[in-house]
Amino acid sequence: MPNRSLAFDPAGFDSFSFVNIERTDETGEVVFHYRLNGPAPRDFAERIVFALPEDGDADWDSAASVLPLLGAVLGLSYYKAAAPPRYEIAVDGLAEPGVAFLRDAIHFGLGEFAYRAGLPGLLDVDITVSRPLARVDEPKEIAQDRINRPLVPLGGGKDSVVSVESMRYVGLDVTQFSVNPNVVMQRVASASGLPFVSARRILDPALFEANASGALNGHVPVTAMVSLIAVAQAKLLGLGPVVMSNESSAAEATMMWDGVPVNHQWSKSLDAEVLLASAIEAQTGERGGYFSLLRPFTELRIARKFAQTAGYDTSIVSCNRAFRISGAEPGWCGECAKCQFVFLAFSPFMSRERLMGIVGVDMFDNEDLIDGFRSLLGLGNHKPWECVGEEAESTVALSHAARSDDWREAAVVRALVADSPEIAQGDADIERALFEDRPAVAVPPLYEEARRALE
Ligand SMILES: CC(=O)N[C@H]1[C@@H](OP(=O)(O)OP(=O)(O)OC[C@H]2O[C@@H](n3ccc(=O)[nH]c3=O)[C@H](O)[C@@H]2O)O[C@H](CO)[C@@H](O)[C@@H]1O[C@H](C)C(=O)N[C@@H](C)C(=O)N[C@@H](CCC(=O)O)C(=O)O
Ligand SMILES: Nc1ncnc2c1ncn2[C@@H]1O[C@H](COP(=O)(O)OP(=O)(O)OP(=O)(O)O)[C@@H](O)[C@H]1O
Repeated sequence: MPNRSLAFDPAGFDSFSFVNIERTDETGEVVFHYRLNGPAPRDFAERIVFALPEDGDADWDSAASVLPLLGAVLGLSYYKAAAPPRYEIAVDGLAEPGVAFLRDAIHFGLGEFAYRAGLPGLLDVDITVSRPLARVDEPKEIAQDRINRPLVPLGGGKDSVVSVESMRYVGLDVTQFSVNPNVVMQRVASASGLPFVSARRILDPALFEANASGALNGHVPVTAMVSLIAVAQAKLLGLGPVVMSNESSAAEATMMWDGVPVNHQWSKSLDAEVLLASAIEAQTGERGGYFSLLRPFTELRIARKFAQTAGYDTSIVSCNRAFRISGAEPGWCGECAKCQFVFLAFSPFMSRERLMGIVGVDMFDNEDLIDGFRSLLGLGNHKPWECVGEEAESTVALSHAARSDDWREAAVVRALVADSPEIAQGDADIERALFEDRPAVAVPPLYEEARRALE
């Protein structure tokens, strides 16, 4: 490996290739190979190890249909190291809607990366497909014996718990699923007592070496990656739809960049869901295999639903710092933007005692966090680069805190009300709108019933 220790010059590459897929059916391992092309090319490989069914009857034919799309999207972690102007697909079997999804995943899903890495604008990449595209036939409806057996990705936080409990309530046969589960995800999965399977994702260590020696780095549309791993996993196990817990609020841009929205959570947005569902449909030939149960809801409405659940308070962790690959301390840090937002979102629906029991510290009483809370309300430059709700939601939640005996004297609440006294009045119309249904993809009847649970 002579080139590994050399400095990494992003300008030294003119294109990126998704080269091939290697599968070992007996172990469930799939390896995706990539190359950054230039005078000194760099090779990368990412490994996914899927769970195999206990009866040994893995449906590789179905799962294999998703792998070209999965590999194309996983490739973005390596593509971004140099972000060259061309992305070549050199594997068989990607269908045109998958190419369309990839184009948007680069343009919008790498939007935060482009902005923060100092690139001149959102990426418009030339995607070339040097192998035959898959034919797209009229899709079939998902088979009746699988439709009520969803695979439900668990992120360890509140949202997927709401989905799991809503689906359990209407009698759906839920299997929980995590990619690289840490102790939090395992704890949440066992709190529900429902079956749980997991897949391992191993990024190429060469990427971390490249990062350390000059590669471009930044955020990737990770929910799309997790989603596609889940879809391949569901196929392998003969399960039904992959049901995500992505909320309506995820569509709000983090900031505008020269008039263009840049969204940290792009791959959780409705736009991404629609495009990805259509790409999955084209790959698998099956309709309805991927949707988000929580799409009609804002974060505040989901927080209110979570407050109706019992038995998860000491299991969930929504803080993203708990999910670093290096295995950071798996708890609530109690200071980042995500912790701040979830604290805010829970506060109208829980007693102070219950909220303190979940997060562990009183974030409203920490003066160091005043500016952070300001940004959530849209009173700073822009929302944080994090998975937080809409500015209107934060404002409504804070207006509740300003009127509550538990919180009105807390340092953060007092400071924000001093900045904007109207917050203390609240706004009934804005608040009502946050609890009305938002646009969502239609789902089968039992799932629609699940959407109505926990209210
Ligand atoms: C845990 C976390 O928030 N990580 C973000 C952080 O990465 P960091 O370097 O601090 O740690 P690692 O996550 O361990 O990553 C190490 C390096 O690995 C590369 N990498 C990692 C995952 C991947 O899929 N591709 C990769 O290339 C990368 O070079 C890392 O440096 O900062 C990064 C830069 O801003 C973020 O991209 C990391 O975010 C993770 C990909 C991640 O899993 N984040 C989720 C918690 C997250 O943000 N979820 C959003 C959904 C966003 C979406 O559109 O899908 C949400 O929950 O709303
Ligand atoms: N490692 C993972 N494995 C499987 N699914 C995941 C993983 N990380 C995130 N997800 C899923 O991706 C989607 C977005 O994640 P998100 O972090 O918003 O949800 P969450 O963890 O359920 O709730 P919270 O917003 O409280 O963190 C959810 O459907 C979540 O279950």
